[in-house]
Amino acid sequence: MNIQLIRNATLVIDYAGTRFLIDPFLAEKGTYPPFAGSLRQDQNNPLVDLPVDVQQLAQVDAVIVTHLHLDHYDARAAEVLAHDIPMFVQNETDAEKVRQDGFQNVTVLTENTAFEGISLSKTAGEHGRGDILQRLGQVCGVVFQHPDEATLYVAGDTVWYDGVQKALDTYKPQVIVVNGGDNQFLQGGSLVMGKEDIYEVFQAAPQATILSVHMEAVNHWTLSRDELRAYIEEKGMHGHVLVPEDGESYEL
Ligand SMILES: O=c1ccn([C@@H]2O[C@H](COP(=O)(O)O)[C@@H](O)[C@H]2O)c(=O)[nH]1
Repeated sequence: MNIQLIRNATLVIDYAGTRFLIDPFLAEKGTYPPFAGSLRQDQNNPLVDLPVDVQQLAQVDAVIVTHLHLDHYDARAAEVLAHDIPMFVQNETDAEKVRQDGFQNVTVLTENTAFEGISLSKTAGEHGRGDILQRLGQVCGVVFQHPDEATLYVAGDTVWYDGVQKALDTYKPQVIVVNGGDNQFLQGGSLVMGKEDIYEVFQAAPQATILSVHMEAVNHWTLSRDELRAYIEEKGMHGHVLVPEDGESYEL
């Protein structure tokens, strides 16, 4: 497989001969106001440019949208992507919304979805802890499986909790993508994984290669790539946890 971080949680994944675009957040740098009630109220989102031409990102076989927060699916994505492209979403509510944007080939992921011979299994996620969970809403992850490939788990916008442990126990992925920017509002704690969550993933799946994405691209991030890299050294995770720059890709 080849995994390219585009920006934020947007990935291009070549898996068993099929090219997937994950969580398309395709606006130009600075298009949207900052998320209210969080750091960097002087900086518009996205904080950085796409590292590739947006038209190139439309050249995929399928799109997976883990949830409909703006920084995972935006108006620019709805404009740029072909409306007949196969699109996978977490539930019927999200399916209805993307259909209203014009997408005609929308499938709700289950634990047994198949596409081009690839098994796609929806996994659970928790977009924060405690009271804030209600506000942030439902999210999912997805596990990719194929006889010719290592198993890949894209965890989505989730913190470490027993649902992630369950996904690791069930699917035993060799490659794991976590959203690791420790995004937060001023109150309510982590919305996605921070460095301690990533350490939990590493301890639960010590043989896996873990990629941390969703970093430094939206105003409410609190964990920088440099801080995570230092923590990786400190905790002996070197070589196990990768921290890609935007545009960087890995053959795994
Ligand atoms: O009250 C709310 C509820 C949701 N949001 C959205 O939260 C996400 C946070 O970003 P993540 O990448 O999911 O961590 C963001 O897209 C907002 O649209 C909010 O801001 N306020």
